[in-house]
Amino acid sequence: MFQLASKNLASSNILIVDDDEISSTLIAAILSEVCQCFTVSNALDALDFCENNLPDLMVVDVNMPGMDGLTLCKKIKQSKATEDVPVIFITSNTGENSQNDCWQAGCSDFVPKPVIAQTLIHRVKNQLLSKLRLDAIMKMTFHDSLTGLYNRNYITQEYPILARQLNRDQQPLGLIIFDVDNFKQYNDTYGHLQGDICLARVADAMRKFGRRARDALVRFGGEEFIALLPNTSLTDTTRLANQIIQAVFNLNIPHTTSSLGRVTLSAGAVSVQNFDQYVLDEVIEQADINLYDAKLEGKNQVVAS
Ligand SMILES: Nc1nc2c(ncn2[C@@H]2O[C@H](COP(=O)(O)OP(=O)(O)OP(=O)(O)O)[C@@H](O)[C@H]2O)c(=O)[nH]1
Repeated sequence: MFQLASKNLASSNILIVDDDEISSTLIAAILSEVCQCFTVSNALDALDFCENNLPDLMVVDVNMPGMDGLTLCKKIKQSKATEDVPVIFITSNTGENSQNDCWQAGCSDFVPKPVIAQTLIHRVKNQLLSKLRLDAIMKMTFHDSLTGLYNRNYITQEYPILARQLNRDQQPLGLIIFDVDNFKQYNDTYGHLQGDICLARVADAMRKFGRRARDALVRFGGEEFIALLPNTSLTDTTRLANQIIQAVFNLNIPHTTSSLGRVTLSAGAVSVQNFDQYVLDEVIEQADINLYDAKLEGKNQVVAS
């Protein structure tokens, strides 16, 4: 996905996982004064929930039929998509061994049964606030403040992990580098502030196209963007590049000093498979050569190889 949202405490989502309906209703009633609560009655439904709607925190009953809370917590911590979601256990076993099992499973905290409302509220609040602060730091570190897209730090960190994974799975990586055409003239004509607004609008149009969870759109430099597309062939990468170019063309942002009369993009696309041979700079360099050809051939188009 091409975007990450920011939240406050009241708009945070927590997922309560408990097979006892009375207990989960009670916990939801207590916590609804802090944040938004969702409930499921078993671990498999919790994992399903996380696939579609990542919670900011989970409150999990330890003893449940089928997959128990400890196993669920371990699975949450093993998955890259969910590893940062704090888990608070609700447990009636507070002996030393049971407490140790909770920590070993990867929980952030636990609350003994019977639940004391104020204790639960404060523990959830503490964990949620830490999570929101972490999210904010991650956002600043890995996102561009003008467009909200990922920044260069993100691609530098993500690429080696992605390359290793794709290499293992024998899957290709599509990469497109986009550049706004005649942007120096745009700034010269409309001013730098209007230039910034233009870049934000272009980014908004582009971000609608990242459909898969690991697709990433990066503001790589001033008026340059990179789309990182795991498991994507050259045909599909080229198709996406064309769709994004068309979407920006359709914005119809006036650019009187450009030959097309509006703001347009050029792009260079590649799809690479054998990652042993490539480091990120080399893949980008290849896409950049194609971008250069797209500019030479008249702009507002993609060249792919
Ligand atoms: N407003 C604004 N302008 C920026 C930003 N980052 C880079 N630019 C400008 O983008 C322009 C890029 O110009 P060039 O690299 O010459 O390219 P171009 O004019 O787009 O020409 P072609 O690439 O051939 O289409 C420069 O004038 C930069 O100052 C930004 O964050 N905001």
